[in-house]
Amino acid sequence: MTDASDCRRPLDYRERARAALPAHVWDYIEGGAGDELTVAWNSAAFDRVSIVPRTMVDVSACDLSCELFGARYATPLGVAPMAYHQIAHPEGELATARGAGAAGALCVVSIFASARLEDIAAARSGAEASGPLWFQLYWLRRREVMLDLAARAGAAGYRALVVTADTPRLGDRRRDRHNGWAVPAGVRAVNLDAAVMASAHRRRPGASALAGHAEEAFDPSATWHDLEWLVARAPLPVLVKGILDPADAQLAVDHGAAGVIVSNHGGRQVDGAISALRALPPVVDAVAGRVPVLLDGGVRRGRDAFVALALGATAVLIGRPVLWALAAAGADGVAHQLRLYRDELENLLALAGRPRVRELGRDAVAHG
Ligand SMILES: Cc1cc2nc3c(=O)[nH]c(=O)nc-3n(C[C@H](O)[C@H](O)[C@H](O)COP(=O)(O)O)c2cc1C
Ligand SMILES: CCCCC(=O)C(=O)O
Repeated sequence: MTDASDCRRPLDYRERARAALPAHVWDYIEGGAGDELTVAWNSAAFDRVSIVPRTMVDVSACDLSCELFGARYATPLGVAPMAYHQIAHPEGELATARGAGAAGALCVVSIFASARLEDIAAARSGAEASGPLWFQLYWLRRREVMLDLAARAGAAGYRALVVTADTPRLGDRRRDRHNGWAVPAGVRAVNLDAAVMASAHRRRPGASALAGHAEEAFDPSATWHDLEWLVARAPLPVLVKGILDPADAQLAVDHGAAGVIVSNHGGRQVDGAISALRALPPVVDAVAGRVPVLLDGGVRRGRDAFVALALGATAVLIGRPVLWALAAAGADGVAHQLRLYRDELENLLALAGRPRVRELGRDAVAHG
């Protein structure tokens, strides 16, 4: 464990986490598909965009709030859905939810969470911890399980569902194959049937047990009609995660999506896929304000969030850096990490003479 105050910027948590975690867990979290080209491109894309500051603007108060589905969210920052937080810290998602809540940030809970979704909601609604929770689904062959989880999430106070569209099968995670990665026996996706999850724990040399599990459990035949099916039965708005092509954004909205998340799964699916940031503006244009557009992938500084918001994202999600902070310092680390992002974003809004997140536009950035 680490003293969170030693970390001055989000990236500082990276080495703390690496030191705290077994190598095969680190590789699962940090790795991507293939040669990890897209992992690198996701964050590099932000470095190619400049900020254009305005001057002589009253920045005595900055407003970081954004609006999603008729509600005001305190910050445009959130935690991306990630499986099995207990591999990073024994308190797992309960700690993540408490930390995100303390920072006023949205938390998207994975279908493979290692805590019951109801318990995560309860951890979140403690005295200090509040703020929105969303729940993420994969396209399972057993559709009735998706509906059951959607109903449970609605009953537990989650505010939206996210259905991940970029995983008809798992990307080729070479580090996991090399390590013969399997989910450790003590860490369970407790919202799903233990019998269904058994294959995720079955170690085989030279293979990823998760890839085998995905092949067994995920439905590779899902299309836009299935989205209509889900939207018609879900008690909550449904966002589609994993959109990179503007035509797909259009189709998602046409088939009932309440929002889209521009994402290449943190470079873990298609190696060489377009970076999330580069994909964002055409998607924003195609959606034309009909639904919110979010982004994840490579957001490593408050500045990166500023750039994505300026290019049309309503909010941004943060993946690996949250798990780094969780591994290094539990709930306090997650809260601190999200505050580092928030404070950097707030400072930049003031310095760049653009005090309101909701008014950030493309004029705030330049390419190159
Ligand atoms: C360890 C790990 C587990 C993940 N599990 C899921 C998941 O269960 N569902 C999902 O939709 N995306 C999952 N993702 C993808 C993230 O939601 C997100 O798209 C990605 O991590 C964002 O990129 P970043 O890590 O560069 O911030 C996972 C990513 C990581 C690193
Ligand atoms: C079987 C899916 C595992 C979680 C995931 O999406 C990931 O590792 O990227």
